[in-house]
Amino acid sequence: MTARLLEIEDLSVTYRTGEGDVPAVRGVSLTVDRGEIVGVAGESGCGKSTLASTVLRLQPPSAEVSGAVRVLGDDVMTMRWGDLRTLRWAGASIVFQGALHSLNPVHRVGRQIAEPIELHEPDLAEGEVTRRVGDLLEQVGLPAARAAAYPHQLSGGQRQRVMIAMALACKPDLVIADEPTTALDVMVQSQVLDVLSGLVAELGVGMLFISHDLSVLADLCDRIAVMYAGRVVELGAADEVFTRPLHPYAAALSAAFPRIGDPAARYAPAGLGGDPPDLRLLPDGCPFTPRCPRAVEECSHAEPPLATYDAGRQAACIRVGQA
Ligand SMILES: Nc1ncnc2c1ncn2[C@@H]1O[C@H](COP(=O)(O)OP(=O)(O)OP(=O)(O)O)[C@@H](O)[C@H]1O
Repeated sequence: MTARLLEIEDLSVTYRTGEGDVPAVRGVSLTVDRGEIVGVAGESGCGKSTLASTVLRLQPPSAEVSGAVRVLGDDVMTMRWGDLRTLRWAGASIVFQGALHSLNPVHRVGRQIAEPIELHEPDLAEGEVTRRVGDLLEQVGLPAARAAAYPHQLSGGQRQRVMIAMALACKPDLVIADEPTTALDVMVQSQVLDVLSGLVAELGVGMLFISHDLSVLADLCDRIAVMYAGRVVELGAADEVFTRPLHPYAAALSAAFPRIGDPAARYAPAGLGGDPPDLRLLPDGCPFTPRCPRAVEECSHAEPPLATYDAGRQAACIRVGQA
């Protein structure tokens, strides 16, 4: 079995729009190994969803892509359509935010979980498919009998569990989760996160987990990449990034979000005014400069590269290590 499930190498994704080019992802490199959960953090608009969808070549046609994405060693960008179809679900699958909108309201949830199984394993007997659906529901902590329910008969947390069961239906090696718990209340969110981390340990899959909430990632992940304006600005072991952030943006995210269970959870980075920059008008220097509490004049000269520090930690900031 290959240990390296996902390898993203110098990936850039630019949306061509009537109002100009939007460089949503800029030179991102990231890996996920078997049994590993890698988190991607950042505010809205930092490029997290674009990264997630491009990994399975689900980006819209207006997006121009350069760089490489390899899943289980196969290059996703140059792969033939037939191979890509097999890869989606069976090699790697995605759990999106907002299960209510992703599930079809007129079909029972068991039917919806069965669909990808039947598509990828057409020779499987009907009884086998039903058994697999029941097993999947139990794996995510729901009784097998819930297969007969329609989406509106389930709570938000139960629907999100169904989405996870669907993502696991074809036994993928890699699961990409894009804000899968954001719409849920704090208690249910932590239950669903427990299910996800239990499954990674039990099934030995790898996971790329996207969230704006660094505290969620700190609890769940082995490593965290923090994105700002389309780039990874910090990468390292999850607890290190959360408790001892190097980049001022990672520090603001980490101070903003109390750990799970704290009812005072807020959703704005601490001490930061303003918003992420308009990607069509990126400055020459570090794009975080206008919001950065540690910025000096030199920061606006050039965008700093991602440099490596102790214990393999990486950060893109000239102020790291300076008083
Ligand atoms: N189809 C598209 N066409 C043009 N621009 C887009 C498109 N999709 C996203 N963008 C832009 O790309 C940038 C990155 O968006 P993306 O959704 O990847 O960020 P995000 O960090 O996932 O934010 P969110 O959490 O809000 O989804 C944003 O500026 C967004 O407006």
